[in-house]
Amino acid sequence: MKAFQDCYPMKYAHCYGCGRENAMGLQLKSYWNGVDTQAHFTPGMQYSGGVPGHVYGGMIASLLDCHGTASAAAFACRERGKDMTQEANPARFVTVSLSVNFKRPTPQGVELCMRAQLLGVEGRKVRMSLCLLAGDQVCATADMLAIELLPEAP
Ligand SMILES: CCCCCCCC(=O)SCCNC(=O)CCNC(=O)[C@H](O)C(C)(C)COP(=O)(O)OP(=O)(O)OC[C@H]1O[C@@H](n2cnc3c(N)ncnc32)[C@H](O)[C@@H]1OP(=O)(O)O
Repeated sequence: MKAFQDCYPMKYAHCYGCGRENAMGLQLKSYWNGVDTQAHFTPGMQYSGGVPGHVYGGMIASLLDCHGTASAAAFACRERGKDMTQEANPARFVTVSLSVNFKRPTPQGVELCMRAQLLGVEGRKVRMSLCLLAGDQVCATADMLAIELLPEAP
């Protein structure tokens, strides 16, 4: 299965969180999970928060952010009757609003799962509900609005 991020046009494939062209980045990969989407990632121990053993909040927001923008592109493509992973030049979305609710400490040393659910597509705008899980524990949830970049965007 091809990851959504592996379909990004080259010029948009340098994101620290999910760009395949960023060798120093996290290279997050997102996929379909039925009608929703998901990604998995195990942050290294250097991404600790104030207390060793807990992931810091910025990393949690990054994982949700990058999974969200990739999911926005996939959801928008699907709404238009297309499969993003089959598109030569799929739309690229950026985050304009991300509201994270940290529900409990996120443990280090375990694989985390990010999920996105589509709330609605309105023109270039995609609204989603996201969550981050460690095992079956929901550690964070988020509401996100992503906007499709125009073809002439830099
Ligand atoms: C370049 C690829 C990098 C991919 C990285 C992916 C992960 C990320 O971290 S993204 C980085 C963080 N996000 C950003 O930097 C985004 C910064 N913002 C921008 O670049 C621009 O505002 C952009 C491209 C989103 C929209 O600009 P533009 O194409 O001129 O559209 P614009 O006409 O202003 O707005 C389009 C619609 O979005 C809405 N909108 C724009 N910004 C916002 C906002 N901040 N909040 C809510 N709505 C907004 C507008 O109201 C408008 O709605 P409507 O169509 O109903 O009138």
